[in-house]
Parts: sequence; C-alpha cells; structure tokens
Amino acid sequence: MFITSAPGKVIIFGEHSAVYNKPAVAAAASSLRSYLLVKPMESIDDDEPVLQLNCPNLQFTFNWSMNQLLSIIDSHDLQKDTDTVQLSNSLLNIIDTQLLSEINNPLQRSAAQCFLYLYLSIVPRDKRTPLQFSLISTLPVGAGLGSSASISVALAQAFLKLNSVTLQDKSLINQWAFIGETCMHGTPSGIDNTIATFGGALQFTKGDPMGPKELHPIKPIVAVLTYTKIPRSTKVLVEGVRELYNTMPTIIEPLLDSMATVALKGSTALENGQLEEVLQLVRINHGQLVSLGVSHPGLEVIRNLTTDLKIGETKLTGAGGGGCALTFLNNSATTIDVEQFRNTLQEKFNYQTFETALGGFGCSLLELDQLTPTRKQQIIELFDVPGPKISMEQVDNILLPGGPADLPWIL
Ligand SMILES: Nc1ncnc2c1ncn2[C@@H]1O[C@H](COP(=O)(O)OP(=O)(O)OP(=O)(O)O)[C@@H](O)[C@H]1O
Ligand SMILES: C[C@@](O)(CCO)CC(=O)[O-]
Ligand SMILES: [Mg+2]
Repeated sequence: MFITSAPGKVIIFGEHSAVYNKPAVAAAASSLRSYLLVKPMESIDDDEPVLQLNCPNLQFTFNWSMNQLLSIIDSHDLQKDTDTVQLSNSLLNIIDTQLLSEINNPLQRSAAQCFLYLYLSIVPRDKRTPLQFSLISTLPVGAGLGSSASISVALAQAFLKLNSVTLQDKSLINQWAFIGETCMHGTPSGIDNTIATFGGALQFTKGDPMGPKELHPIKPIVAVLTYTKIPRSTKVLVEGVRELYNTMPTIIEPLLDSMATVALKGSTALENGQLEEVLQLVRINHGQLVSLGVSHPGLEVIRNLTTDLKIGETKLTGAGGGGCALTFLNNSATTIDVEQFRNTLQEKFNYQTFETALGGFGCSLLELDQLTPTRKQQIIELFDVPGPKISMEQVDNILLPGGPADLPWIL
C-alpha cells in the first residue's frame, strides 16, 4: 500500500507560446498537490475481480473488469518495454471504444482515459492484481494550476512502482506523465508535467535537447493567486490558439517570438530579483495572452483591481479562459492594500485567493506499511470522504510533504 503525490504549478511567463517550442518559465505550487492512494481492492464479487478508479474531487468511481483488461493486453501485445515511451493511437482508440463507453462527462472521461492508458502501457500482465486507486487533489481541478499534469505524474509514478522499475532519476516518470498529458490535452508542451515531476522553478523549452534549466531566484518568488472558479478546458483553449495561428500565421508567429523574449528576460529578472522588470514583463505577457484570445472578463476584473489599487501587476496563468490569475506585488503594496484586494475579490466576486511562495518539492512517494497502524488508518480514511466534504486543510495537516505530520516521504 502506498501513496504517490505531485504538485500543481504556476506558469509565470510563456503559457501557450510554450506549445510552439518557445521558452517559458514555471514554478511548482508545492503545497497544492494531487495524492494517489494505491491499495488492494476489496472484493465486490469473487467471480469478477476489478480495477477501481475513485476520484472524490469529480465525484466518480469506476470499475473495470480485470478479465477484460487482460484480454485487451493479450490481443494487442502491449507494453513490452516501459523504456520506450510513445503514444499509441491504436491503444487510445481501444480505450475510447471498449472501456469508456459508459462515461459521458468529459472531465471524468479524460481522467479515466489517462488512467487506463498509463495503466495498460506500464503495468505488466503478471503484476495485474485487483487494485483500488483513489485520487484526491488539494489544487483546484481545471483551473490553470496544472491539475491534469499532477495526476499524470502521480499515476505514472505509481504504475512504474507497480512494475518494479528501478528509477535512476525521475525522467521516466516525466516521460510517461507527458504521454498522460497528451491523452488529456492533445498537444501539451510538457512544461506542466516537468514541473510536477521535478518541482522547483524552471525555464523550459519544448524539444530542447539540453532539457529544462533550473532557476535559482535570489529572493523567494511570492505572489497572490486568484481562482475565479470560472470553468474552462485547456484542450479547447490550446485548440483555439492553434486555429488563430493557422488563420493568421504572419501575425501570430512574431507575437509568439515576442512572448519568447519576454520569457527569457523574465527568467533572468526573476533569478536576479529585479522586481520592476518582472512587473513590466508580467503586464506585457498578459497583454500578449489577451491578443491570443485566452483571457476572460472574469480575469480582467482581477487585473483591473490590481491597477486601481496600484499594488502590482496581474496576468492569467495556465491556459486562461477563466481559471486562475497571478499577481506580483510591487514594493509599495501595503498589507492593508493586499487585504483589500483579496477581500474584494472574495466577497464581491466569490473568488478564492491564496498568497503563496512558489517552488518546492516535485513528485514523491510514501510507503504506508512503514507507518503506525493508527496513522495508516487515518490516511486511508482521508481518501474515503465523499467529494465536497474533503477538507483541504485536513489533507495538508496529515499528508503534505514537509508538512506538520512530517511523514517519511521519499522525494
Ligand atoms: N483530482 C482529480 N481527479 C480526477 N481528475 C482530475 C483531477 N485533477 C485533474 N483531473 C483531470 O484533469 C482535467 C483538468 O485538466 P486541464 O488541463 O483542463 O486543467 P488544469 O490542468 O487544471 O489547468 P492547466 O492545464 O491550464 O494548468 C480534469 O478535467 C480531469 O480530467
Ligand atoms: C496553455 C499551456 O501552455 C499551459 C497549460 O498549463 C499548454 C501547454 O504548455 O501544454
Ligand atoms: Mg492541464
């Protein structure tokens, strides 16, 4: 019995342009995480062993017959080699047509698709026992903070562990998590899963053979995150930008190049603690994202309030279209100003705000058998609570790596 966990992320510069191989900058939001509990499945019916996915945040539980899953493997000669990480359209098609036909809700469907794809690709036939996978997130789902990547990473890490793969480092987890993201998004850049795997702060360019560059800011990066609660889908927003790019390539390509320059300058300014420059680049990057059509009136409310109160600069973060905004405070912003900002957003607009330090732990593993029986039971019960009743604070108090309970997470 074990738990894997991976953080959400904040893109500081370069969302969307990242998809076009332009550099982008992101950091882990390491206290906002997904947790995946893997435990033996208590038998529902002795004749029909099942694999269960339980997602309290999205209020769904699905069972798949182990026999059906085994026959799919046998007929399609899957996962000979977990080191060869590729997306198979034929496997995606089998999952879609044979295993997801009862799931109509698109949010549930994409989570189940990612789960099944990674399970069938990574866990070998002889290690397929009836198991229950329970997934909870303390980060808002579908809000621009990389929830899809955090579940992909937690799933990839768990399946590689079930396959007893000895990991030299976390690269293989990251590669499989990218495939999981691809199942959900279509064409991800890979920045979200890279941050969810490795944590910290990174400058990332899709396809760069040198890999991501770790950033070491001289001052901690602190920002206010605001969640508008306006639902959106990363896949749909990324497709919208692609359509714009295809219609007006001569306008959009130079815009993406300019976004790349912003990200590179922003990366240096963050490392050197040049706040004035960071603030200007945040404003410019948001304007660029508005031009790409991925803002939303609900996000502009946050930006306008930041400008009215003269407390700093705000940009959307993640795919936009709702979801979250990121506000960097200037040196003259007082505690009272920030309180007024947060209270207005919370009370007048019913938004949720968090003041958060960025960076910190990437994916992690906790072996439950090392804990006392009481602690183990307490943790298992956390995952049994029905969706709306999950207390994020309780999850943090008990599970957060480096948090109050000080559990022996392997980082
Ligand atoms: N705790 C969870 N339980 C089940 N599914 C989840 C969970 N967290 C994320 N997901 C899956 O991820 C999808 C959200 O992914 P999406 O990429 O649209 O948003 P995001 O990753 O939160 O934001 P962004 O990609 O802009 O950073 C959900 O629809 C669901 O399928
Ligand atoms: C919008 C996007 O740039 C970030 C989503 O968090 C998509 C991606 O990079 O895959
Ligand atoms: Mg996502």
